[in-house]
Amino acid sequence: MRPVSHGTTKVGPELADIGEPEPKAGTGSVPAKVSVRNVTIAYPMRGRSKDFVAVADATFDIGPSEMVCVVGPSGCGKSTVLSAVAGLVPHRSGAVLVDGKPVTGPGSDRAVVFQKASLLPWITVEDNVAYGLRSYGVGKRAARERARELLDLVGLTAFARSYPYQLSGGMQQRVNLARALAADPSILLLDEPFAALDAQQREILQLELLRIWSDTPKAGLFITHQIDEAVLLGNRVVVSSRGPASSIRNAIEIDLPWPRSRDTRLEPRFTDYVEHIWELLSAAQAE
Ligand SMILES: Nc1ncnc2c1ncn2[C@@H]1O[C@H](COP(=O)(O)OP(=O)(O)OP(=O)(O)O)[C@@H](O)[C@H]1O
Repeated sequence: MRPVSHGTTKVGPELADIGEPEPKAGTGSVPAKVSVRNVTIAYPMRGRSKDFVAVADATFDIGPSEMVCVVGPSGCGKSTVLSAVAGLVPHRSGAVLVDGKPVTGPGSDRAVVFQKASLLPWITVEDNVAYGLRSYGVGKRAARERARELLDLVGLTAFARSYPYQLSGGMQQRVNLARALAADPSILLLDEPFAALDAQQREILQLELLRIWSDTPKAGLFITHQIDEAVLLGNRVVVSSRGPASSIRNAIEIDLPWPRSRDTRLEPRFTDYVEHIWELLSAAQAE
């Protein structure tokens, strides 16, 4: 996807020329679902008169069924930006818009998945997924039915009556994903959701996420430290500059075919993208 932000890069003419580009979010034909426009976010510092500027002048868009992955040096403000889109952290200037309206706080249109599953240990897997729906006023039976559908979607039907401690880390994170999808959000915000998993579980969940995305496309923001994960899952990969006062350094369209699968990793262009983003990240670290 072609971003409206500055710093857009192509991965060489041989990659840029492949395929007819799709309509781009935020460029007129497809309105952006999420717009982050010149956003600056600062945290107050105890005992100091000046705030700490974590993110400065960040700009990018996310289309209605587009996944944007963010990579960047540790502490550059990736989670801060995601929290601002979630409505959990206020921004000092600029605009965070969903469907063109300013974000003023959390909402059921946006679900967040964090690195740790944080399930309620004293209720079953099914009840964990139904819990959020019940809090939105959905009746017990309807919430249960929806929870079962979602557990089916993430391949955990057989574990509906299990308790979280009886599941592996990867399975717990699948429950977490099902829980996030329960309210049928149009935007999914994923903050290093697979970082705590081993390599095999991570890959299984990446493929699961691709499958879920093709069944029920959404706007997604995915924070990761893994470049290959970003290239596999993203329509676009945004590279942040080093903090403090970090901004968007580059935005790279990932012009690999959909649907993506394990085989996507075998494409020579996949490796080219990974290499290119690696170089950009190295440059960002060195700045
Ligand atoms: N609540 C807070 N109060 C003060 N400073 C904060 C707060 N949250 C984050 N920061 C600071 O803001 C900067 C950005 O943090 P953030 O967690 O967004 O970075 P990140 O890129 O997600 O990091 P990592 O890749 O290590 O997870 C860091 O310097 C961090 O110390």
